[in-house]
Amino acid sequence: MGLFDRLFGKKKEKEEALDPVEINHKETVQEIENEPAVSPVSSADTTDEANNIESQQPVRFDKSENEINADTRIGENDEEAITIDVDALADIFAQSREETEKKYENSLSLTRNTFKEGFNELFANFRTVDEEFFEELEETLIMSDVGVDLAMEITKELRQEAKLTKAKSADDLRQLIVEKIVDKFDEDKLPSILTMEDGLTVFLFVGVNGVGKTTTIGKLAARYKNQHKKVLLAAADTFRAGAIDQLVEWGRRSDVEVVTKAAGSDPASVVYDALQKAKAEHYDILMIDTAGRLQNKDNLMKELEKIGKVIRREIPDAPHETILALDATTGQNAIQQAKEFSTVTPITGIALTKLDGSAKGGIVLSIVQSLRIPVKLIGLGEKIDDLQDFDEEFFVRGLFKELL
Ligand SMILES: Nc1nc2c(ncn2[C@@H]2O[C@H](COP(=O)(O)OP(=O)(O)OP(=O)(O)O)[C@@H](O)[C@H]2O)c(=O)[nH]1
Repeated sequence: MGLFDRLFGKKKEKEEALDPVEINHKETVQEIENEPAVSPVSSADTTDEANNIESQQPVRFDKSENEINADTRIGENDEEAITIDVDALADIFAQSREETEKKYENSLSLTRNTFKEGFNELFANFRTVDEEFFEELEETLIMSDVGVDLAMEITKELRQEAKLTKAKSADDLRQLIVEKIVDKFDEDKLPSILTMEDGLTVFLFVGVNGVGKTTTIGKLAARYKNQHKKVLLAAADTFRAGAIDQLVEWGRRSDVEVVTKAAGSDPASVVYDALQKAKAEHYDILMIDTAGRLQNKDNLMKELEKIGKVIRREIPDAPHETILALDATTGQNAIQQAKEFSTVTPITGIALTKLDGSAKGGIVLSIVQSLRIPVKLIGLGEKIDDLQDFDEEFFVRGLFKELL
């Protein structure tokens, strides 16, 4: 079933897709002895999940009964058997999912209005589906920041679809258009989960000044710290003393260490020191902040090349993620930045910040469709817990729910 059907389809289908799996009441290890073990959890892990629910990856509710049973397995023998109230655990997860969805919904209200106003205008004078209608539709989509390429592609495909010209009412048309946008978004899914290695994981953050790189690193540091990972930050934006101080402040807030050198030092040498420390002291994750002087592309390219070389010399398959931070309030300008940064260094994911204050969240569609770069993180506010993994279902529902 496609994304649109899952989210906005017939009521029955919707219920089927959204209902959490039925979980059987209190289970004991004895009852599941013959089930295959997937990942044993300790009672401490279970408590962590409850306490740090904000920092979890999106919870899967489509687990099979076997998986759920296996998740409740505590030890290899009966003596270690303890009872877990899986109902209570499922409630906590469901609550957390609901809270996350609410956050998306609130943060996307300005963008939702952009779409709503555009569509209201389009249909205010609607009489018939003719060439003028398609031209206006294309313009509406462009104004909603989905990008010129995607707007043209969607309009072109809709022109060729007979069912659009057969649609009787504005409501039918609206539904078909949203369906097309969501289908496009759903095509060739891109991986949106951040990579995590067994040993040291290295994330490199790039992006122009003020887009929210440092804030995103700080929020992520808090998340991983909550998950009991050993986190190290490297202040490789040595261009501005203020940038170093800011990362140090985030390190203090998240209670993680930051490797720094004086402003003006070679950024690659900060990275080298951080890698030595991370390896020697067995850190789980190292996140590197860089200066994003796109206006001086040659220097930026040289700087990132040098940093990349230093990283690869120490850990050949790193950086495991190169995250480009983009400010959602800048709309098409952010797309331009993504294009330019892609020519400087390969980008594995985007952290789209400030969605909460943006009416231009439609750029997510453009980033994913036109640039083929996955959005992996979204910033929904300035606070330490205002960072979410990108969830396309929450996003699409938050964007279009009032249009249908
Ligand atoms: N509302 C909102 N504000 C954000 C978000 N992310 C970052 N900000 C704010 O954006 C401003 C700039 O963020 P920084 O993290 O300093 O940006 P930067 O890219 O590191 O900038 P430089 O250090 O100058 O390179 C700060 O005031 C942040 O609080 C977000 O998701 N929502």
